[in-house]
Amino acid sequence: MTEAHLSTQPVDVAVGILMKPNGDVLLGQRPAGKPYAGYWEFPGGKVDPGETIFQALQREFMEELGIAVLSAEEWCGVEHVYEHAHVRLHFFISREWRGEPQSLEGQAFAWQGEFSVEPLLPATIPLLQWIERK
Ligand SMILES: Nc1nc2c([nH]c(=O)n2[C@H]2C[C@H](O)[C@@H](COP(=O)(O)OP(=O)(O)OP(=O)(O)O)O2)c(=O)[nH]1
Repeated sequence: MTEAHLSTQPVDVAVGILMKPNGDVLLGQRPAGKPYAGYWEFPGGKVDPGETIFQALQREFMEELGIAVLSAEEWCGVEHVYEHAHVRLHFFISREWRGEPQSLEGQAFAWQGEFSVEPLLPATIPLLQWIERK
C-alpha cells in the first residue's frame, strides 16, 4: 500500500444484502474483465454522480439481476484500500424486493445460508460473520 493510494478520495459503492425470511442471502460472482473476477460479493456497484446511494442500489439490482428493491435499511459502512481502488462500501439489508434474480450480465449467483462459495472479496469477508449474528 502506498501513500498515493491512501490519499485518494474513496469511491462510494452501494451494496445490497437481500435477506429471505429463513436468513439466506444472495451472493453474486464478479464477471470476467473486472478486478477480482471470479470472486463472490454482494450485488451492487459504484454510485454515479447525482444519485443517492439507495438509488444506485436500486439501479445496480435492476441492471445486474432484474430485481426491484422496494426498501432497504442502511446497515454499515466499510472502507477498504485495494490496489485498483479505495472504496467506501455502504451495505444495505433488504427484505422487500420484487422479482426473481436473473443473470442479466452473465454472472453466477447463489442464495447462501452457510456461505460455501469462495473466494470472497476481502472487504466483504467480515460482513459474513456479522450477518450470522443478525
Ligand atoms: N458490489 C460489491 N462490491 C464490493 C463488495 N466488496 C468490495 O470490496 N467491493 C468493491 C469491489 C469494487 O472495487 C467496488 C465495486 O465496484 P464495481 O467495479 O464492481 O462496480 P460497478 O459495477 O459500478 O463497475 P463498473 O461500472 O466500473 O464496471 O467495491 C461487495 O460485497 N459487493
